[in-house]
Amino acid sequence: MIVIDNLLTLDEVQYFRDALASVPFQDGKNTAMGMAAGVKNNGQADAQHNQVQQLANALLAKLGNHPQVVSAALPQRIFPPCFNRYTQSQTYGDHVDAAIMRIPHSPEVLRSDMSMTVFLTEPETYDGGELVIQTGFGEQRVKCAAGSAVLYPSSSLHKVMPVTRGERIAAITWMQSMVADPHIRETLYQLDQSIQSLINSGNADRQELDELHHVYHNLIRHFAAV
Ligand SMILES: O=C(O)CCC(=O)C(=O)O
Ligand SMILES: [Fe+2]
Repeated sequence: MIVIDNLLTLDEVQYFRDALASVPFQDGKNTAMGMAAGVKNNGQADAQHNQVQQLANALLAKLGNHPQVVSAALPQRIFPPCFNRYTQSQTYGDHVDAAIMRIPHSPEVLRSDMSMTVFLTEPETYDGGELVIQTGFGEQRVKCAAGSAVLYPSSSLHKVMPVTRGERIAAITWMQSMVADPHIRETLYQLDQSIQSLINSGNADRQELDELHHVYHNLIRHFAAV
């Protein structure tokens, strides 16, 4: 599970929230697949609406260009983000996201390897609404600052706690990774992050850095299915 701080600036968050205030929302059950429909109680911005599609595309472009997202997910395909809203005790009970998703308006399908929530409301403006993810090390509860995001394995059971005050607005998406194996993907992420912090430390030896880059790219070449 990876938290990405300040994926969006506060101005961008404000822009998304203002735009979402004037688009139609529908019952989230409409888009829940299989078992998930029984436990899903939220609102979802109408994905057919022109302005919602523009917002989704703007966020999609941002995600595809974000170095930490790219490093952690190695995305091959990203589902156009959906925007959801929880108010007045709305909740999404325990579920696992569908493994295969049809990409709207495209012949392509996507295997969900990583799920992402981008928080669009400040945590102090609502109670509840934590995203609770089951991991091998127990339950992780996340409630990020507006503009920050969490990336977690789509294979994990997760839920959104009831919102008991205010409203929680978020963008959610799924990514198919070029590296299907979560352990290898995580190790590649660690290697890349170590290389980045060496670069940022300013005292890395140029030749050693080149060698590490060489290793990283050859591992990607070996493991990435494109
Ligand atoms: O809103 C969230 O943080 C996650 C929602 C979710 O799990 C889903 O829509 O599949
Ligand atoms: Fe989910």
